[in-house]
Amino acid sequence: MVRAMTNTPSSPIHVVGGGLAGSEAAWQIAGRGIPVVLHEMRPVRGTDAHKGGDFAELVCSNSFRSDDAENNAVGLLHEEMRRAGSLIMASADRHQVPAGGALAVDRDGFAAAVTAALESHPLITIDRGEVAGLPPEDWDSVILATGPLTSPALAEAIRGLTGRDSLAFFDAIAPIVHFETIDMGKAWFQSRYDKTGPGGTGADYVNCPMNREQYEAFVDALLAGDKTEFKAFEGTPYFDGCLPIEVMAERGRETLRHGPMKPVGLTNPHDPTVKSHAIVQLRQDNALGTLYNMVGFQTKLKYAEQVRVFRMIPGLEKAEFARLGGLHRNTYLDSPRLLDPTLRLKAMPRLRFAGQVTGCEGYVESAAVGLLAGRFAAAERTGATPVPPPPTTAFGALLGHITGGHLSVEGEGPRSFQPMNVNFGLFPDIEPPKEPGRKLKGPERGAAKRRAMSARALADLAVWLAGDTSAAAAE
Ligand SMILES: Cc1cc2nc3c(=O)[nH]c(=O)nc-3n(C[C@H](O)[C@H](O)[C@H](O)COP(=O)(O)OP(=O)(O)OC[C@H]3O[C@@H](n4cnc5c(N)ncnc54)[C@H](O)[C@@H]3O)c2cc1C
Repeated sequence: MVRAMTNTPSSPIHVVGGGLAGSEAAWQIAGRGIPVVLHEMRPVRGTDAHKGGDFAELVCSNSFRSDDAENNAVGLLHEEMRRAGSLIMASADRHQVPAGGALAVDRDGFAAAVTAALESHPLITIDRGEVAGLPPEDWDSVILATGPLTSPALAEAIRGLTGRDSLAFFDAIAPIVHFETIDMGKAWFQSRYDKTGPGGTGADYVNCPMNREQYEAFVDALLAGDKTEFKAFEGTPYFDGCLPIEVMAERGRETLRHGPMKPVGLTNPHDPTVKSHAIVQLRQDNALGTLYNMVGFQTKLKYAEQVRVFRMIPGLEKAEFARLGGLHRNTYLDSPRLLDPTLRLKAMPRLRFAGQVTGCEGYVESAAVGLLAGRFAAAERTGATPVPPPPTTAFGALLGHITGGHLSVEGEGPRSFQPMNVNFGLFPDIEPPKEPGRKLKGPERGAAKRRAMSARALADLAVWLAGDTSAAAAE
């Protein structure tokens, strides 16, 4: 039998997992004229967090976080992705809902748009089914983008191959409230500092105020509340910036007032002369404006306790919850040791990894790593040598964290390498431009530095994108 020649532009690249990363990877590959088979196990087989069968389903918050490309690293990553022709960003921009300075989306409209784009692309074949072990040997180029909830059979196969344990641990998700059950006689609409941001109005969040007594009673209730215990996983780390609210409360009685319940930049119109001691914010979760999620209120309180404790919040006394908070598993590789600079598994280079399973964190970061993996695989397929983005770009900074930037602690295995959001700490340092007659200090210098890093990133990105010869067939 004559076998089809592999490694030609006409043989498909296989992408496993149609989440944020896999959807973006498939789009980038197909945009370069190369056929893709996208394997997604939903809805045939579900996960602990996904609800439907659409691609790029957002499993928790509907926020892509800050859209400020000048001063914020994730805002910069948004912009880099837009310039690189990202399907995820184009769909998010089309389905955004008001959220102050953040880019938040109508989750159903967003996922439906990604699904429609992928299903209608002539070079993308959709295969609905689980890849329940190592991909067959005749798949010569594979991107594994199966996310933090990678199916156990595939996770087991990867473990066997890498010889190192992928780390599984639990993370907590935030509750969603029906808007009509919020008492707007106590709560009010306002964005912190009245920030309008892209698509916002300056009044995009629902705010629930607390005085000192209410706050103290709430902290007591959180601390005493009945929690779901996962003894086997005690002591395991949570994602940075996604700590359960009761874990924050355990760290100190004031921690919440300086975190998700901080009262700054907001004035209660029902009582404008009195400063709130703490404020709970809820952000619009769907385009209709019927659902609001409790910002930063990830929790492992038991369901009945959540209802009891969260109804102590002024304005939420009669709240009905569309979804309560919960716990989930996270699986990711010890990537700095296992992956090469273009995300290939050193032990089996036909396999590339993308998305959260590589140890980036967040929707946007996962999609960005999918974008890079797709471009690398496409370049390789055309016989070109994939060139990683410069470390001065948000793409490069994130990739650097995954494939080399992290300093591993010997003997600690994957635990030493932690999932990370993109942040300016991952970028090479820069001197902010001098201002004649003035020496910038403190926060002013920090802000000037961030702006300089962002400008450098976009300039260097343009050079990198211009050199991507595999892009010829794109769009
Ligand atoms: C419960 C939960 C809440 C989170 N909350 C947030 C949040 O609020 N904000 C945020 O920015 N990030 C959040 N994250 C982290 C992360 O950003 C998301 O998980 C994101 O979806 C990761 O993108 P991904 O493409 O890597 O994985 P996913 O989007 O999970 O996509 C992986 C896909 O692979 C499929 N799959 C898995 N195994 C197989 C297999 N063997 N064969 C075929 N298909 C398979 C899955 O069905 C899924 O569709 C959360 C993660 C979890 C688990």
